[in-house]
Amino acid sequence: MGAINGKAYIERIDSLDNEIWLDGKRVEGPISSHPVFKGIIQEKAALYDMQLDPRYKDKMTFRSPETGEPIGLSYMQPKSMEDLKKRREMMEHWATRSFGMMGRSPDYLNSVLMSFASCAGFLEGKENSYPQNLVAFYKMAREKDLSFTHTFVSPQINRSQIYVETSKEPIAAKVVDVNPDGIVIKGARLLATQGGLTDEVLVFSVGKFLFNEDEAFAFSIPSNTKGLKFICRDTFIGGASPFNHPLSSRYEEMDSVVVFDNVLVPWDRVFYYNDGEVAEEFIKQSSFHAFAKHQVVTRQIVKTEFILGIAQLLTETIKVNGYQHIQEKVSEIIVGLETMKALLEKAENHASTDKHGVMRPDVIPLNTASAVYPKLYPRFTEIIQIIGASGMITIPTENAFQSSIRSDLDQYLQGATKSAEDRVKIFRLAWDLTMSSFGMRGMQYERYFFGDPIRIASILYDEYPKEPYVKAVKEFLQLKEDQ
Ligand SMILES: Cc1cc2nc3c(=O)[nH]c(=O)nc-3n(C[C@H](O)[C@H](O)[C@H](O)COP(=O)(O)OP(=O)(O)OC[C@H]3O[C@@H](n4cnc5c(N)ncnc54)[C@H](O)[C@@H]3O)c2cc1C
Repeated sequence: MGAINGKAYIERIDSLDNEIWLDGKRVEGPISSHPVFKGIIQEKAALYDMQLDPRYKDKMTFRSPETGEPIGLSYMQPKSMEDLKKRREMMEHWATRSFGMMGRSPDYLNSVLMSFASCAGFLEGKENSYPQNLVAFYKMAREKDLSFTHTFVSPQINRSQIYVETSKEPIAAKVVDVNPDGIVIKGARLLATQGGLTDEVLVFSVGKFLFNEDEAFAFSIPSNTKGLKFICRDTFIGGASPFNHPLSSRYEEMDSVVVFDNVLVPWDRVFYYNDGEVAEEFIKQSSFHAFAKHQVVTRQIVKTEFILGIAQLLTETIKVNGYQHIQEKVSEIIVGLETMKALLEKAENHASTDKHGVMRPDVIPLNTASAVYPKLYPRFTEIIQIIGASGMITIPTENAFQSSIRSDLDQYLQGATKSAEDRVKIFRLAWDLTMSSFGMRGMQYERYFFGDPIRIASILYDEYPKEPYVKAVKEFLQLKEDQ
């Protein structure tokens, strides 16, 4: 089959009939025509269309090692610097199409699955581990161009260090039965962005599993597997009009709680289970962090470019760009952008072939970017709000511009360099990015989607080679050895 186009993606998602719950009701009928999901599904379809568009095909696909068919480049296991660069350029094309607004463009989880499969050797010989299933599944997903969501955290019930779940019925998803057909999972996982809007759900476990090894597993199952439910939050789409809601009408991805109601995961889909050490070490030692963050940072750079464009356009529209403090604030966005670009470049320049023969980006600059962006993003939001001031509030709707008060709007809402209609368009975009419920969710997303930034910073702390610097200070002071 090979790389799919948008039509094939939509047909596949519609035919799955996934169990999605929204506002207390099960979503019925083709999901691609549902007002809450159609915007994001169309935007995703546009990404898939690029794969087979003659203008992009060579940049978005590579030849299947098995069939020779063009397949999605985000599935490629890079063996050289050139491959790595090709992967990044492909991710840039997709991110640019959605201005970095789509957290779950397919390359994110395709890259994760690719990284897992490329390190399947780690699972070799380990109890309850099935590296051959992981590799076979990766190849099947690659050839069919499957799309994924993922879920890796247990529900937010009690995060204290000593919490051990004691409820009679499982809360956190766990293995409740192992039988000849597979493992049975009951309980829930915290969240899946685009849950129900993808072919598959990739489920894995992060953290420590001292008292709860039955929560340590990795598998992938079709989104329409019996007993799998996606419980959506309220929609953040303000309305269908791109004038009124330029971002939410297109890029509202939806987040859902994932419920496993005695879900059978067939053996050929189990990668490992009931082994806390394997789960913890696999995530640490595989190239998961390196390749997932290579995609994430690439997307965040494109998003930051979009933010910079919006900030500068605001300043020009109301002619505040001459003020030093405004320039300083826009420069903060530039500094953030250039920092992220430098970190990405370093990660690529310092890439090396790992023991599985894959060209792995240097994870330290990527972990640095993941620690810094959750701080940069809320500040970018604040900067846009400060530059826009009341302009973020005086944003009448498309209907207002088509009504009898149009002449008032044209007169009183014009900008120094723009007509009233264009000025309001610009400010509505800035508002949807930073103040609407969609914008606020975007900020929370950039803070948390990859995990808790505090614990991400701890990973950086743990893994950073600090010793040479300590040694230099000790030598300078001529200190005696530690006792
Ligand atoms: C918009 C959005 C989309 C998301 N999409 C997905 C998705 O698609 N798939 C998925 O699996 N997950 C997703 N997530 C969830 C994400 O993985 C979690 O938000 C993240 O791992 C943090 O977990 P938590 O939200 O339960 O916060 P908690 O772990 O409950 O943390 C709450 C607060 O307590 C602090 N805290 C808690 N425990 C500790 C500790 N041990 N040490 C120090 N501080 C601690 C944290 O720093 C934080 O300030 C998404 C999150 C958001 C906001």
